[in-house]
Amino acid sequence: MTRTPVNVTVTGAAGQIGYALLFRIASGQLLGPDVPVHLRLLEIPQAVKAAEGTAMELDDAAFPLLAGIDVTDDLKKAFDGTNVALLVGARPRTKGMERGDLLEANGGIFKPQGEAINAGAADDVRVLVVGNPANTNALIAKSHAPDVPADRFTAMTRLDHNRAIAQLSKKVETPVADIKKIAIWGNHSATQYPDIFHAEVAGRNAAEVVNDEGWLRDTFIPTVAKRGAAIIEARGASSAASAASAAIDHVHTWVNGTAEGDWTSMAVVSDGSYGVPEGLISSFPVVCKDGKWEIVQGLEINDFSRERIDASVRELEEERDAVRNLGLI
Ligand SMILES: NC(=O)c1ccc[n+]([C@@H]2O[C@H](COP(=O)([O-])OP(=O)(O)OC[C@H]3O[C@@H](n4cnc5c(N)ncnc54)[C@H](O)[C@@H]3O)[C@@H](O)[C@H]2O)c1
Ligand SMILES: O=C(O)C[C@H](O)C(=O)O
Repeated sequence: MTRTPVNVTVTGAAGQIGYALLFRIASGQLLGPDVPVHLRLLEIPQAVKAAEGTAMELDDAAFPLLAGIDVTDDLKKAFDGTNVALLVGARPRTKGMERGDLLEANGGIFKPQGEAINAGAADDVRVLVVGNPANTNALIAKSHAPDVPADRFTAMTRLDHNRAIAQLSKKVETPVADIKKIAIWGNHSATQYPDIFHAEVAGRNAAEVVNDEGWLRDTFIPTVAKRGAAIIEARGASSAASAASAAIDHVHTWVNGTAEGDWTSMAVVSDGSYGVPEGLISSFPVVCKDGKWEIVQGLEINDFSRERIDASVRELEEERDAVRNLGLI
């Protein structure tokens, strides 16, 4: 191991996603097979012991790329010098909780984490917010990190992107590897818009191959957008291994680039592209190169897509206004 280890912070490390995620990071799947990692596991005090148990198991796996593990409930220790921050831990919605209560509770988590990243993270820090409501939590964290370039704060819609590929693959009976240029627009919520109008199935336009607007409207879009709820219904717990896998994909693609002739979906700070108000953290099709993302430009948006993108963006504006009214941004 010759390279300096990359510091990777994972919050909510004792949770379900954390358990699926940490072993894949330690095995080299996040950054690559030749990149050693030093893990920082952040938890709330009552879950530190459980995170220490996970750290013991990570030791026991004897991963050659794992250079060290710290377990802490201290934000400074978790984020000082961090290069990659995966913000997974969040306050889940519990019975009787309104959306505003959820936003406020999460503001209490993502504001101090944004401040700690601002104060101590490495200059090249990249942040992925997984904890829900992911887009708005990312907006809160970004708002409290004025010294970190805004393009370093992203939220996860890669799970939705992967779900859309899987559903389309089944419909057209074509392997997932032959499906390119799916796009997720808007919020990681039931209003998101999975778009196949620019997608390709083995080089052919996906919407033309499908040629079934009824399926698109009544099956594909709701299946992808409500998949999280369907998993909760079936498993009795929210998606964990698939979410961890998508988090690995998100950071790996960001750092190592999108494949030639393809793009991915990431929730990133809007520059006003496609009429999405500047500053919102909204999902777009992006290409990644040299460790940076760029929103794919020049796509023609038909009326069907426009209506759905606008609806999801409206929801993001409402969330932004709610956290603004709570003084969180
Ligand atoms: N963006 C996506 O695609 C996506 C997909 C699946 C799940 N999620 C979200 O990811 C989050 C985590 O899911 P999970 O299944 O791992 O939940 P979980 O409840 O199993 O684990 C969450 C962990 O976060 C910890 N935590 C809470 N507050 C914290 C804080 N301030 N600092 C550090 N840790 C803290 C908890 O102690 C817990 O161990 C949830 O918000 C879930 O809705 C997002
Ligand atoms: O939908 C949820 O609440 C969980 C998660 O965000 C998911 O998409 O699986």
